[in-house]
Amino acid sequence: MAIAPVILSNARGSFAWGVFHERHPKLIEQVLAALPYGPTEREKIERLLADSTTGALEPLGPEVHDHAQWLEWGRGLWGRPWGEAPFLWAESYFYRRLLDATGYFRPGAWQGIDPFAPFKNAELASTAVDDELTALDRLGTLPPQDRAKALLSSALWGNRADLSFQLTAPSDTQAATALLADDSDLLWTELERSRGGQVCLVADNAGRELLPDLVLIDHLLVSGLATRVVLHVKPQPYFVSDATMADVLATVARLRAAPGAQAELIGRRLWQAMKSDTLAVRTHPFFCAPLPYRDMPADLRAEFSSATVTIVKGDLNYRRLVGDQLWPPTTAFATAAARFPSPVAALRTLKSDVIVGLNAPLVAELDRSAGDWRTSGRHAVVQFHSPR
Ligand SMILES: O=P(O)(O)OC[C@@]1(O)O[C@H](CO)[C@@H](O)[C@@H]1O
Repeated sequence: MAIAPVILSNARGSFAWGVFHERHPKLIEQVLAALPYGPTEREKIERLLADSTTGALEPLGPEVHDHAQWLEWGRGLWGRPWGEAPFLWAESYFYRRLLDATGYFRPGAWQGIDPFAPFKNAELASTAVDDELTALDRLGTLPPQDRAKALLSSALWGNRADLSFQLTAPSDTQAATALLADDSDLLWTELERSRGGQVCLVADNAGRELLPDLVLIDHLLVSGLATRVVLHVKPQPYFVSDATMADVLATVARLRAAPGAQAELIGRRLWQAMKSDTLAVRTHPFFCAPLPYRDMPADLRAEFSSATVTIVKGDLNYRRLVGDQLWPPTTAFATAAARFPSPVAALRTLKSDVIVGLNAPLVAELDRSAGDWRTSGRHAVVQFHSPR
C-alpha cells in the first residue's frame, strides 16, 4: 500500500489550517470568558495562541512531569513552525500547552481545574439532555433488536454534538444524511459470536455523546453480550469536550437523578457495575499522546488484545486508528486499521479530512454534491474489522 501523506496544518485554507487559525482563537476567547483566570494564566494562554499560529514549537519546561516524554515525542520538531508538525501532533500539543498555561498541573489554586468544565457542565445540564433521557422510556417499549439498533445509532450520532466542532460548524449540520458505510451488522454478529467476553469502549466526548455511550454499555452488560466493559477515557482535559473520569461520574449522576424511569434504572445499574468492576474505567496516558494507535504501548495493546470487540468513538479516535493521513477514500478500512489488536468498530461522524472504506461511485457523488462532506459532520460511518 502506498504511504498516504501525513496531514499538516500549514496549508492556508485547509481544514487543519482553519483549526489553528479560526477555531482555536474562538476557543481561547470562550475559555477566557468562562473562567476568571488571573493575569499570569491569561498572559500564558494568549501567548500560546500567538505561538501556535505564528511562532515556533518550544518544549515544555523541565519542571513538568511529562517534560521528557514530550521532548521525545517532539524530536525533530522543536524550533520549527507549528504548521510543519503533523496536524494530530500539533493539536495534541496545543491542548497539553493549554493545560500548562492554565496551571492545571501546577501546585496552586488552578491545579486540577478543567478549563472546559463550564462548557461540559452546561451541556449536561441542558434541556436537550432532558429530552434524550425522557426518550429512553420510549426505547424500552421497542423489540430488542430495534432497541439495540437505536442505541448504537444514538452512540454514533452523539458524536456530532461535540463542543469543539460546534465552534465553527455551519448551522445546517442538523440535516444529517445516511451512513456512508454501515458495518453495524458485522459488529452485532461479532458481539453475538463472542458473547460473554470483555468489550472495550474508547470514549470521545462527554455530555451528549458519553450519555448514549453509557446507555449502550448498559445494554451490552444487561443483554449478556459483554460480561465486563472497559471504558477508556482521557486522563486529563483534552480537545475541549473529551470525557474524563469526572465527566463519567457527572453523567452517571445525571442518569441516576433523571426523571424518566428507564434513565434512572440505567444510572443505578451503571453505578452498581462500577462498584462490582463489571464496568471498569481506565485513563491510560496514551489517550492524550500525539500518536496513532499503531504506536500504542505494550500494556494498552495487551488490554485491547483481550477484548472480544473494541468500539472506538469519534473523529479523533478515527484519525488515530487509521492514521491522520490523506488516504484515498477507497482504501479498505481493514487495511488502514489492520494493526489494531482486537476486532474493532469505529463509530464516527466525519469532522476532518481523513476517510477510508468508501466505494468509488459514492466518493464521486459526494465530491460532486458538497465540497465539505469530509468535515461538515453531516455524514457518518460505522466500520468494522476483525484481525481474528
Ligand atoms: O473526536 P471528535 O470529538 O469527534 O472530533 C474532534 C474534532 O472536531 O476536533 C478537531 C478539531 O479541533 C478535529 O480534527 C476533529 O474533527
